[in-house]
Amino acid sequence: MDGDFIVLEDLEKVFQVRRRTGRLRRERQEVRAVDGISFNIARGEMVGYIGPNGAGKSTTIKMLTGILTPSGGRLRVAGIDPARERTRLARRIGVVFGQRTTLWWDLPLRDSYSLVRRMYRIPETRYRENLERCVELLDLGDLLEVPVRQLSLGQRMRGDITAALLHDPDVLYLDEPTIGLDVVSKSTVRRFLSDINAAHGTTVLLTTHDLTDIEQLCKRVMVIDHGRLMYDGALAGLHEVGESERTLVVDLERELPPIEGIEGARTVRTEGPRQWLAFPASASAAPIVSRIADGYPLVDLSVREPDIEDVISRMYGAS
Ligand SMILES: Nc1ncnc2c1ncn2[C@@H]1O[C@H](COP(=O)(O)OP(=O)(O)OP(=O)(O)O)[C@@H](O)[C@H]1O
Repeated sequence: MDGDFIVLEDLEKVFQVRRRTGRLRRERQEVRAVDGISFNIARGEMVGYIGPNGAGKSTTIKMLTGILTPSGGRLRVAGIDPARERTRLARRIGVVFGQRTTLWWDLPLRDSYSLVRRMYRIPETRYRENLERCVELLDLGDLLEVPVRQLSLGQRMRGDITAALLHDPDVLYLDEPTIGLDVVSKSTVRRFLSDINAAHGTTVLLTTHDLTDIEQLCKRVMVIDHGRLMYDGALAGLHEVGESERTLVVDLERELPPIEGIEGARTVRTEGPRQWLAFPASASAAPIVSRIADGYPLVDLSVREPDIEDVISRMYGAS
């Protein structure tokens, strides 16, 4: 049963919209936001759910939480039909939307959490333990008395993640949890999520535009576009399908002609002493770096990951 913790069979969501087709004319149209998606997620898995804007990711998550009722197909989360038993499901799931907060804007974080405790009827000891753990791991100690409206985006996100976990959910849905965060907050959030997943076996489904989230957190990634599942497997496999590339940014001691003759990499841009070399995302950067270091006066370097849109568009190009 554990392999079937979340089950989607031919899931559909169709919206009826009225579109303006002339100055006074409006026509009814169907938007197939989710167009027959099937997958299973095992208990304890951490899965990335990615796709371009408008692909149907949020609509899927809204059906998984019971906010939206499917137009067709079958859906079960922990054996529960989300739309029919939304309240029962709420005890089993936690939801974090990166773009908006579920906290009370004018209340200090601590008061928001007390309200969550009452809403979910969380026993006092469990509440205290969970809050302490989140406060420590997410570094919220100094922020508990601060009203949510005064928090930075990164602080608010850490506050939201805590609120979603106080009732010990088995499943956590995260919609763009690192969007707009600085590098330090991003890495705190990522470390925390992987700790929670390892320590409690929390099943995590995560949508993101940041491939590093997927790389660091998810063994499995699903790509959707136009409401359909286009890929389901390892991130490395996605890079292979899409033949996507990473970029090595090298700073040399001085301006030089484009670097040549490095096997497996090609120079795609130069600007003063800085040069950019593209190489296959599935390859290791190490041999390329050592060849450059052997032949050129290297001062500094960094590796840039391809972005999700780039990987996906290459994937379509390859299919
Ligand atoms: N309530 C609604 N009424 C009508 N159309 C909708 C509604 N919600 C979503 N859609 C449409 O369904 C499609 C999928 O939207 P959805 O928000 O699920 O995409 P997404 O993958 O989450 O995109 P993004 O990354 O931009 O959030 C889009 O064409 C969108 O315009």
